[in-house]
Amino acid sequence: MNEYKQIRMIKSRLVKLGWTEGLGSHVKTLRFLSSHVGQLSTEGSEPKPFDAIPGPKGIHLWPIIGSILNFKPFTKYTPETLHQYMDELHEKFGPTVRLRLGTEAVVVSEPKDVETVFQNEGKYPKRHGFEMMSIYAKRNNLQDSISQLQGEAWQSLRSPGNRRLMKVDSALHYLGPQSEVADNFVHILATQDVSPDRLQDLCFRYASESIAVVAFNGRLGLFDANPDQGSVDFLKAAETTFEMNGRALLGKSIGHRWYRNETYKQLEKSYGLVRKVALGHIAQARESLEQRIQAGQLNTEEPNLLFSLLSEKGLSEEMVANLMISLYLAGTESTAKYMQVFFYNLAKNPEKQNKVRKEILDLLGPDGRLTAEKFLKMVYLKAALKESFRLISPTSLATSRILPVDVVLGGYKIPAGTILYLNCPRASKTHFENPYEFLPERWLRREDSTKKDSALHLTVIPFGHGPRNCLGRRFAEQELHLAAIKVLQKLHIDVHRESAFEQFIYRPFATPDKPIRFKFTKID
Ligand code: HEM
Repeated sequence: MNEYKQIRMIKSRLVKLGWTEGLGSHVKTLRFLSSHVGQLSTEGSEPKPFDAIPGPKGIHLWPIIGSILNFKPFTKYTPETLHQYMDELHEKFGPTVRLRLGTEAVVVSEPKDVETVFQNEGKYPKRHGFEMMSIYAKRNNLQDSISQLQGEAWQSLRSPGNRRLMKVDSALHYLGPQSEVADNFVHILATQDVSPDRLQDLCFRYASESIAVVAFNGRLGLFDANPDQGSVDFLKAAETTFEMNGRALLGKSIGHRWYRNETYKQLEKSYGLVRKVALGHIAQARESLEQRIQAGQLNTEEPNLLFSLLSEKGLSEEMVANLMISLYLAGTESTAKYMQVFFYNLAKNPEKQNKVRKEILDLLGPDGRLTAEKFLKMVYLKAALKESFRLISPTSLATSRILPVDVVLGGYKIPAGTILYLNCPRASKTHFENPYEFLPERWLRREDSTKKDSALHLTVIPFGHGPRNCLGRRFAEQELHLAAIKVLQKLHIDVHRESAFEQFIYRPFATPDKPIRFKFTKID
């Protein structure tokens, strides 16, 4: 009897012995067993071999060429429309597909498989990340950024980050300064005629200012009448850094591995600038902290991420800078772009928008100050954002894992080390009722099936899942909630007719394929 059969037999004996109810307490044993042999199959048959996984075959799996063949002119897709290509492959081959995307990979869309991946990710989860950032770090003799670090080195940066950023109230400490940023943003929308391009730019400024109060202890002046050119360039450089990484991730740039090709040169320039400016802000914040300490003016209890990290034993200045730069980089484009998606869903669903507004006005009135207590009561707003994430995912295939053990997914044997992309955006359309409707209520209903079915719950994971999930999640959500609160308190969001059927593409975050023409009008 092979090991796999043995494990299945152990499981079925446990069930026969009446352990089904209490299996929760024996999960560790099962996980231990499964981590040595792979997922325990619930099907009766042997798993099929890796080579049997369906997908584009032959030359399509060859290095380099295989990746190129996925996109125009060989197909009608580009990396920006990868989600549509994944839909086509799903239709053709089913929920488990093997293909070459930069490197050979398997894409899974079944909730149970997504669950299996997370159950087997191990102590130091590994994702297929921005390889170009690691190459940059190596060539410049720098520590990898937190999103690239692996194993214990990752854990030693992630743990102090978790303690300060991932607690339920971590972002609430910054509600005050982030509300001021939201006020500045809404003031412009309420008083100026804002073009679609300008709105995009304002969203970037909003996200950038919001994260700067956390990472650099201060504002960047991007909403000033004459914004500092250095801050504008900083923001642009963060955007370019993301774009170049996105190209490499999807196999659009390969040469950077061996020489400084055009994509790499652009990354070098933009990321070099991001680092330089960020290090300047950190040095400035640190100096002001030292002055306050000497003058006895620092309240050690105040929310002050930088101070608290700099005071932590075992974290070098380079590590603190690494974390802050990552927060700024990861926290700008992502949130800026998703603000527009959220506004779009609210604009396209005026009845739901009015429900969100009613909740806000009932708690705050038209001019009331936002407190943490009132913010926590805004449950419909939070359901609306979650539903927005389900309907239009912020990323196409951002959650990936490379597992330390063999597993069985979709009935196929997957060897340890395979790159696995979790196609949750597809699953969140296939497994919900009325999947193309914007229904925040589905997240409020007690009987909602997702609350019972943990696997289905894993289909809407805009921030990933598990110990390696998004470190800025609490801040991203707070910033998106705040933007909506402040806008809806004063304005009605609508879209002009030409933006009524907007398509979203991925660069690498969800981006309208042409700038959306929003209409913001004062509410009576
Ligand atoms: C709408 C906004 C955002 C989205 C959709 C988003 C999404 C994600 C996703 C999908 C991951 C990978 C998770 C995984 O593999 O399980 C991630 C990682 C990460 N995100 Fe976010 N994010 C957002 C905003 C932010 C913000 C505001 C920050 C910083 C304050 C941030 C910092 C990070 C960092 C540092 C990582 C890497 C974590 C690690 O490797 O340990 N993100 N994000």
